[in-house]
Formats: sequence, C-alpha cells, structure tokens
Amino acid sequence: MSHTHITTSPITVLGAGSYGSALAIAFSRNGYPTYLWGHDPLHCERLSTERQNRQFLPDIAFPESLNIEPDLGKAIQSARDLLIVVPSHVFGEIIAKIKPHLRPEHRIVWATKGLERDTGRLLQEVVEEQLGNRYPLAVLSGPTFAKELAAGLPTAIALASHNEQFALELQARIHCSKHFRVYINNDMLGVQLGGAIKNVIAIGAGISDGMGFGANARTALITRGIAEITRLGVALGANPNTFMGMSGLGDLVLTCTDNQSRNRRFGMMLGQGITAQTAMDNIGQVVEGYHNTREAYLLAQRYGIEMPITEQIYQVLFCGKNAKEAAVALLGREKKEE
Ligand SMILES: NC(=O)C1=CN([C@@H]2O[C@H](COP(=O)(O)OP(=O)(O)OC[C@H]3O[C@@H](n4cnc5c(N)ncnc54)[C@H](O)[C@@H]3O)[C@@H](O)[C@H]2O)C=CC1
Ligand SMILES: O=C(CO)COP(=O)(O)O
Repeated sequence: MSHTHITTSPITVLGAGSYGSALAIAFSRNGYPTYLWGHDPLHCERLSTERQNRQFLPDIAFPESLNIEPDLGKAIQSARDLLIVVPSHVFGEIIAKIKPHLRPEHRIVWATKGLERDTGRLLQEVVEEQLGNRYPLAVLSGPTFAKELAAGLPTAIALASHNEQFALELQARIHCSKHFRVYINNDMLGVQLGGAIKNVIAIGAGISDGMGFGANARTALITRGIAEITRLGVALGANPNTFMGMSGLGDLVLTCTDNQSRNRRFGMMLGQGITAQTAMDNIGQVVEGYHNTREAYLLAQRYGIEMPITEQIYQVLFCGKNAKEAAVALLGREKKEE
C-alpha cells in the first residue's frame, strides 16, 4: 500500500463497487492521489494485488496513484475530501461509521443514487441529521455508466453543492481530463431527486420492453416520467431546470434506453414474467430502484403529488399487480392536457 505521489490534493472514495472503483480510477487518472476503501477486506486484498476491479471493471488497470486502503480510519485521514459511493441502503450506516474519524476540515460528496431505505428521506437529510451542518456537502449525479467512465469514454455529470468553493474545486479535479465534463449547480435537492427517481422509471421502461411493447411506449414513459419527477421536485422546492439537466433527463434517458442499466434489465425480466428475487439474483449487483420505488411512492403520498408511473410500478413490485394490468391502468387514465 504505497501512499506516495502526494503532490496535489488527494481524495478518498468510500465504496469499492463498480461505480466507486470507476470514480476512483477517474480521479487518479487525472493525477490526484486517490484512496479507495471497501468494506470487505478480501475484496480490498484482491483489488490491491490484481490492480484492477476484475469483478466489475475487468481489464481496466488501476493508475499508479490509486491506493487501496482497507482501514476506514486511515482512508479518512488520507484526504480532506471524502466521496461516498455505497448503495443507498447502507448510506446511513457509512455516515455513522465515518463520524468518529472526521476532522473539522473534512468535506463530503456522495454519488449514491437513492432515498433512505424505509423513510424515503433524501441522503442529504441523513448526513445532516448525523453530522449537523458543519461539513461542506456536495452530490454527484448524472448519466454515467461505471464501465464507460472507467474505460475513459466521454462522460458528463452534474455536481450540486451549496458551497461554491467546494463545488469549484471538485469540478476542477474531475473536469481536467479530456473525457469527463462536470456541470455545477446549487440545486442539491433536484440533483438528488433526479438520480433517485430515474431508477424507478427505468424499471418501468424495462417492464414495457420486457413485455414486448415498442419504442413508442418506452418514449412515452420517459417523457411522462420526467414530468412526474419534475412535479415532485418542484413541490419539494427544487429548480425545475435541474430536471432538464444531467441528473434529470440525461440520466433518465440513459437508464431507460441502455441495457447496461441494472434497473432497466431488472424491469425487463419482470416484464418477461421472472420474479423480482430471481431477477435480482441474476443481476448480482445493486438494483437501487427496487426498494426506492416504495420510498418514492411514499414520498409522493406524503406530499400529495400525483406520480402515476411510480404508483403502478409500486403496485407491480409490492402489491402483486401484474405488469399488463399496470400498463392498462396507465393507458386508461382519464384524458388530460400535456
Ligand atoms: N454502477 C454504475 O454505473 C453507477 C452507480 N451509481 C450509484 O452508485 C451506488 C453504488 O453502486 P455500484 O457501485 O454500482 O454498486 P455495486 O453493486 O457495483 O457494488 C456495491 C458495493 O457496495 C458495497 N457494499 C455493500 N454493503 C456495504 C456496506 N455495508 N458498507 C460498505 N459497502 C457496502 C459492496 O461491497 C459492493 O462493492 C448506487 O447508489 C448506484 O445507484 C451511480 C452512477 C453509475
Ligand atoms: O445510474 C446509473 C447510470 O447513470 C446506473 O444505472 P443502473 O443502476 O440502473 O445500472
């Protein structure tokens, strides 16, 4: 474990799944010393000896400045900036684990997409409840499949923060490569909601394609999907323009239309009559939209917001409704204006 090359401001990535590894590769490729922590010591050992994430990103060699750090305390002390990339269902657990190691100068950014399991709270609320308001916060979200990012293919993302200095410094570190662009804004709420709820709609697009519906149906789901995400976001106080950006329409189109998406593939299997558990076992990676459908549905109910697509997917996943009935229910809604 060499902690060398400290020439520029380092970053620590917490979460060594496909996306955490891809972001760590992107930062280190840009020349920043990067520390990657994963919760499974055996997995860390493999990353360290093989110098690649063979399971999720085969044949993409780790740059020299990417250090695997299996000790959480040491990983946190290695950098001022912490990037959290664990699945949403363990996000609160990770915040609790990092809390005792934090120093006043730390800054926290996350790329997790989702709402808190069971409560439907935004991840920002989870952070602020546990850590208060003393740390600068930011969120990264957008159309970024881990494999393409790690392969160095052109990618753009949104970064939202209320702390301009933090946003600009992060942007400079990500943006400086030739293939990774970052757009900043200050709408943390909108960026978080866009990233969380597109996964739900992507399950719907997958179900539609799995049932053999065509491009018209998929596109209608995307278009009405962004309408309902925006409706919820505006009711909660987000800027409607955010949903036309990378973390809204951008990520929604990506996830609804490309089979790299696990949420879409999950939906396709459901549409073909495969059970949710079998579909998830088959994917073998996190399918954020599965539980987040319930959280998004509950959030919409709490605020009295109409989200018909989310509601039908919720009924398919958690109330035993079959996909065909859900499609009929959507098509059979009362006539309305666009
Ligand atoms: N893979 C992708 O293309 C993208 C993923 N994301 C988001 O990134 C987040 C992470 O997803 P992936 O890396 O794709 O997941 P993944 O399924 O590839 O890996 C999940 C990782 O979480 C780790 N993990 C599980 N339980 C943990 C715990 N208790 N503590 C710490 N780590 C734990 C696992 O060891 C595994 O390494 C999700 O919210 C996802 O929506 C966002 C953009 C792109
Ligand atoms: O968020 C993603 C791309 O931006 C990844 O989507 P999936 O989690 O559906 O694979």
